[in-house]
Amino acid sequence: MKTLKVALLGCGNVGSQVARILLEDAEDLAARVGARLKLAGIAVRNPDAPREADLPRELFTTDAEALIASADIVIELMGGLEPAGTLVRSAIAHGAAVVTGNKALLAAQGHDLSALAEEAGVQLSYEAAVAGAIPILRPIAESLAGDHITKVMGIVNGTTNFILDAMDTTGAAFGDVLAEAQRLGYAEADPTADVGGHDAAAKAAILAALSFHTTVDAADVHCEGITSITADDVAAAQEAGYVIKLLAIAERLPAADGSDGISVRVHPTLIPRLHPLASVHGAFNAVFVEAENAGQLMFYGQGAGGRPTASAVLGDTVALARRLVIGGRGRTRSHDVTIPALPIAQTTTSYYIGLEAKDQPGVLARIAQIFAAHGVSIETMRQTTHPVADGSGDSATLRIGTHRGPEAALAATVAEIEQLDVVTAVTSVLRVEGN
Ligand SMILES: NC(=O)c1ccc[n+]([C@@H]2O[C@H](COP(=O)([O-])OP(=O)(O)OC[C@H]3O[C@@H](n4cnc5c(N)ncnc54)[C@H](O)[C@@H]3O)[C@@H](O)[C@H]2O)c1
Ligand SMILES: N[C@@H](CCO)C(=O)O
Ligand code: NA
Repeated sequence: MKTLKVALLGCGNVGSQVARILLEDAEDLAARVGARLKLAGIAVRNPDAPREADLPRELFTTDAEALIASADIVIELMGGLEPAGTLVRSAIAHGAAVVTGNKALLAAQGHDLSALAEEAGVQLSYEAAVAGAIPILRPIAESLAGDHITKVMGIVNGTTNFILDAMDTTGAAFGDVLAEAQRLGYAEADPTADVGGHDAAAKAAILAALSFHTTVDAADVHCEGITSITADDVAAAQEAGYVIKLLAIAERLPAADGSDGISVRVHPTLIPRLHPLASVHGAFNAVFVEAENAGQLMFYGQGAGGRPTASAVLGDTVALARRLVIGGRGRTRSHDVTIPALPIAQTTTSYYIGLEAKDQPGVLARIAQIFAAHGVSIETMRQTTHPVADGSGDSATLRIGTHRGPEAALAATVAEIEQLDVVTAVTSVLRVEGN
């Protein structure tokens, strides 16, 4: 039986589990691939550092380049842009197939790396980079290759889903739940990339590029995080039959001139409590896909963690290795069209707006006039009144849901309502999906 040499770069949470599985399951993997996968070495910064898994000391090296030079398959699990980017390029130049879970690298340089791999005739796979263990990139790139994907909506960050879910089930405030997420080890000590939406935005760029066979620059992803979501927003969403989720959304839309465009965005979103994505709790991930012929599909599972993520890395490794056994050059990318990314103002969505207004005759009419002037249609309206603390009269809390409309018109409506002297505050503006 042929032997394929595997070089592993990085031996942290994920890398140590990948090494363990390659060693423990060597017989099964060989049977599935039709060749032995020999772990040739593991490049790390400190070969003597303690590891999660019990791995032979002689596998460790600090010389990543030497390891890559003799490898058939390189698995990059260091993370970060450098030296990971240089090492992946080096692996491609040596003709090695590459597996990576590095979403930051792919979001920043995925187009270049795919082009390099295509030129060199080598395979590049990164299932672990989006939604961890969940098979989502291969289904999009292969199982749905004969269909047209129209929209993808994903819960692709476990930390933020854990926080929003806990706020929804306990009524707790954002800050308290974030502290709990850090205590449980879900959120990083510096949770900015998670709660700011940037981790989800990197994954949204990867999902959009594969779904629409185009290139998506990370800078084209509109990104809003969850730091401003309050316990009041969550309670208001519940009352109206919604739950708030941080969604990564990629959809194909007509641009202003009638041509095709794509909208790629990450923002807190209200979804109906009966929508399949509403039932994704804790740190779990899920991706909801709509395709012209397949209709609606949902993929659910663990989006992070050493073992779950290693499962995706091994899946890629077996698939690449099988192709190496068969031989021949495969098509490694399908980024064959350029579809412009639309600015957020050109997307279509609906808004759920919370505001405080004076409880006086004509107030509702003035607000409604502004909606009408911008061509925005109101779908639902709820009003409750309560006395103002200083005894100056009553205040009305209004919750207004709109029909779908152009984002620019919705934003202009809110901006004008904020200026009304009878409106004390616009307390929340959230987009709605899945209606
Ligand atoms: N942990 C997860 O749940 C998860 C999920 C999906 C994707 N990923 C991705 O997988 C990759 C690895 O994640 P992780 O959680 O295992 O990270 P980690 O920080 O636990 O491990 C990184 C490893 O790379 C090594 N390393 C870093 N820089 C190095 C250098 N210059 N030279 C040699 N070794 C170096 C570190 O020593 C460490 O062994 C990242 O790209 C991450 O985004 C992780
Ligand atoms: N920080 C990420 C890890 C997986 O990419 C999350 O919370 O989902
Ligand atoms: Na995945």
